[in-house]
Amino acid sequence: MAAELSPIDQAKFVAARRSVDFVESGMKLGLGTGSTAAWMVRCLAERVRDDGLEVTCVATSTRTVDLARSCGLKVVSLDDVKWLDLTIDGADEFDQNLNLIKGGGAALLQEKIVATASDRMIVIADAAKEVAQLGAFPLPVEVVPFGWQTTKALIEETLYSLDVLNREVSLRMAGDAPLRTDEGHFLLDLNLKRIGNPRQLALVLNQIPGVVENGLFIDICDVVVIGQGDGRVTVRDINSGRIENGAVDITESRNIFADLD
Ligand SMILES: O=C(CO)[C@H](O)[C@H](O)COP(=O)(O)O
Repeated sequence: MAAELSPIDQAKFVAARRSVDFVESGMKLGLGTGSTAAWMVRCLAERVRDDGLEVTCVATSTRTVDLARSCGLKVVSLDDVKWLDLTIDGADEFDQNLNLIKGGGAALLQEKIVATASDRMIVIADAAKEVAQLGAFPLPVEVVPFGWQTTKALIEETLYSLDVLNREVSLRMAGDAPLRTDEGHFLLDLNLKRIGNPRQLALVLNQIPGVVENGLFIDICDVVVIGQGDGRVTVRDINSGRIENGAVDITESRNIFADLD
């Protein structure tokens, strides 16, 4: 089964596998959402089974709650534990300062709450997610359904006042209906092409009535684990400046792939 993973999935898998080496017994963990985070949940469950780790998890979406529980992990609510030692999550883009765009999987609100409640956040990603400037990936903004078209117009006006050239805003759909997040909100995707000042944009967007949260994660991520399709992994720590290169042998995780069969 391992040999059948596409290079992109292999890259996601090895980043996920390397990230769970940071987990220690007794930790309270935040579990992200998305395909890379799903590999991480499976790798974490493998470590819990094989190494006897005891961890308590808080998930960032109903999808991740379901996956984590089906893998045998203990999942509680954030209010049960209040603070976390570590969150591991994917991202849609990251820059050299480890600022992120998140929310492609529609879970940015819980993801930001959980990451902010954590002593440390590790992002796991395939190498294609690294960008010189954020913004090629449309920026998700979670909004209240009430008056969403007015909120959209206010966002467009704000982008205009910030001299943002590309400011196409679209409502994310799920089939014929607007997609609903786990909290019942809508998502607007801002196709900006490039974001000159992500810190400013993140602050300004959250001032608009109707905006619940935006997908810019500024100064939240501490470490990025970048996977390559050939198994190579780079760990970059923004606080220490440390960069470590290594590799993950995917064949050592045969059980994970066997479970998927
Ligand atoms: O932010 C997210 C979900 O809201 C995901 O972490 C992000 O979309 C990356 O997903 P994937 O690992 O599937 O590429």
